Amino acid sequence: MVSTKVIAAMAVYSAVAAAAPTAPQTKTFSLVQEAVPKSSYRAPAAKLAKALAKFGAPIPDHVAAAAAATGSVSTTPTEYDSEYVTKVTVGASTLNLDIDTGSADLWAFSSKTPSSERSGHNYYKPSSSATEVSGDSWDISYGDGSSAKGVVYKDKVTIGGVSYAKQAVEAATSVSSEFTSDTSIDGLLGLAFSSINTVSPTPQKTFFDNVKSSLAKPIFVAILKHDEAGSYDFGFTDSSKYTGEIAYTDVDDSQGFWSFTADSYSIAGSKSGGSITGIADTGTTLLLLDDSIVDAYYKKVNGASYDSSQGGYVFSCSATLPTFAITVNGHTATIPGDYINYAPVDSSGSSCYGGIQSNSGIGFSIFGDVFLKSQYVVFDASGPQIGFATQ
Ligand SMILES: Cc1noc(C)c1CN(C)Cc1cc2n(n1)CCN(c1cc(N)ncn1)C2
Repeated sequence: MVSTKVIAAMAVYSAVAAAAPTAPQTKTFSLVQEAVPKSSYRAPAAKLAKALAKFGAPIPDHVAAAAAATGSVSTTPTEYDSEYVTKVTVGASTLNLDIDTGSADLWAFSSKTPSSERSGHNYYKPSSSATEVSGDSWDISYGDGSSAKGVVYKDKVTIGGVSYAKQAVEAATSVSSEFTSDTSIDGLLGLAFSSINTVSPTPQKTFFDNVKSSLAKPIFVAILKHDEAGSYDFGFTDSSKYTGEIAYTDVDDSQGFWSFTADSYSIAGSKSGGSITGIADTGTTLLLLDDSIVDAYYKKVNGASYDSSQGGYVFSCSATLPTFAITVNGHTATIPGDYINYAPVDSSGSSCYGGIQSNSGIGFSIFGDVFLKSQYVVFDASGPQIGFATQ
């Protein structure tokens, strides 16, 4: 049984919640508008190594190592795959963070969070080597109405063996009740583009922006799975983790998100429509699409109906749901129907909430975990571009 609120509304950096009393706990997404320059990318250490090799000069070990950093860390879904928890070392603390490609702040419960608000959580204690970024503060709101704010330190952060010594760590001085009650996570690690980082007056860089020049390739890969551990990999692709070929398409980072356009979509294997533009968002639980597509999908589900008390489409938990697929540059990315039978709305287990729901008319789609966990997803700073392969 999945408790409490469903969040059907997205926000433009303000808390908007079409909250309903009993449907599954899911996350929508926060929208912050910023421009970001196009980036094409070659790692400096890799450039130096290549130049030295070109003239037959020996490549010092520290140059070779810096040019070739890679790392991998396990990520584990909470109940109903509602979010994915990843262990990250922040200073001297090991925290359970939600790695979120839909936002760009690394924030955590901290020694500055009132103890009443951080009960049940691990929290960040600025290490002796940490330095406070004086005068800077942050304040973030998400689509489900959750929020947090605080102050900023620079400290060492390590994910899967990849480290950055002076990462901006946003220490919470206050968090909303949704985060206090969600003891699965101790904060978020944003991997959207740094242009939407909320630190003021000096926006800070994401962990990926900081380490990409030291990685063997300027990429990270999300391998999220249904009801089992997956991984986030940094700096490399692993052909044992996907089948077929990776299909890449351009990313429009002008709004700070990993935004891409799928060429077409199909419901139950029948080509149903044209292009879909949306963002790849590991921090959103569901797949949120234009109403016309959502309506067309649930027309194929016997007994499905829109339940305003749940804020979305529901159906009998015994229903067999059709697949939903998009095509990207010749690759067909198919979500199995049972991923779209998301979760029971209450303990009776008779009515279930759909994994495809409305994007509330924000003008683009949100490819959240219901979609991403069917794919091997490469987030590539060179371009930038995004790649998909079948897991
Ligand atoms: C409990 C629980 N379990 O699964 C979830 C989710 C919860 C809710 N709970 C309060 C936890 C929570 C709420 C949010 N998060 N985590 C992550 C950041 N949020 C995002 C990010 C983003 N890219 N897009 C939309 N929101 C909102």
